[in-house]
Amino acid sequence: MSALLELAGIGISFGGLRAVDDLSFTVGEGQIVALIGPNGAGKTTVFNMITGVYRPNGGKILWYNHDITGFAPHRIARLGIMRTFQTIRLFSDMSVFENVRAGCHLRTRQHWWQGLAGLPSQRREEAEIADRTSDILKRLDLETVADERAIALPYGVQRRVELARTLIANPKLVILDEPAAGLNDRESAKLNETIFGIRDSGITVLLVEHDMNVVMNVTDHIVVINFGRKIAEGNAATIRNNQQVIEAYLGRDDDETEEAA
Ligand SMILES: Nc1ncnc2c1ncn2[C@@H]1O[C@H](COP(=O)(O)OP(=O)(O)OP(=O)(O)O)[C@@H](O)[C@H]1O
Repeated sequence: MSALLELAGIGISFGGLRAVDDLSFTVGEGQIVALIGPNGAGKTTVFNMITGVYRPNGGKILWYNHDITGFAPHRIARLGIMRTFQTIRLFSDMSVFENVRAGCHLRTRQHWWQGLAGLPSQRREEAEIADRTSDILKRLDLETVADERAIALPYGVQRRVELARTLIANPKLVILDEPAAGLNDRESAKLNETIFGIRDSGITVLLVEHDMNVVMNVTDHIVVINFGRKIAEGNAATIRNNQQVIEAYLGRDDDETEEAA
């Protein structure tokens, strides 16, 4: 397994708060990796450093062994690192098909003047994009709602539309920010299949997720952070039985500990 993304001792401070400190982990090509931790542990901050929103003030971020620390967000996206968001950001007056097709803009080869001229190369590219859009809608089980207004659909479906819009840009790594948030049990079970499907199509997955059903059932590797520092990493079985992880999630009950002593 070769390393696609490597975080090597990254850290960042906000004022006096060390939000992430000396964090290292690797995401291998073709893996599904989860970054978990209690509220405020620093997970979103790690995402923001990987995607170029924040610049780490310590350590390095490597992509295929090349240093990409401090690259601007658009450069990171062009490398093939893309993310989804917890909050839905669909175009309100567009259909599902149009919303997903809009995700192609990052990878089109067109110049604006070719679009105006209506050149054959532009028509070919439009047809190619329409095919790709249909294909991704099929893969995410959105075919039947392709022509419906995206924001009129149930929440779980809207989240799949967002995912489709991210995947159509052909990322090498997709970063999913709490993909199960707000989903019902049936939708969350379907999400597991969707994540496996993404990986099977050749895209590596890094996710932040609180839903342990998703984390424990789909991931190859789990990294646990608390107060910005890594406290454990390993597969689901290792993490489930790790005492530090259990304490971080449940909170140590000092009264009980004293009584037991
Ligand atoms: N822009 C910022 N300015 C100041 N403090 C920040 C900023 N962003 C994050 N923090 C702080 O950094 C710490 C980590 O926050 P972060 O949002 O990364 O945690 P999280 O693990 O994603 O939490 P949650 O699971 O609740 O989303 C918190 O103490 C937070 O208040």
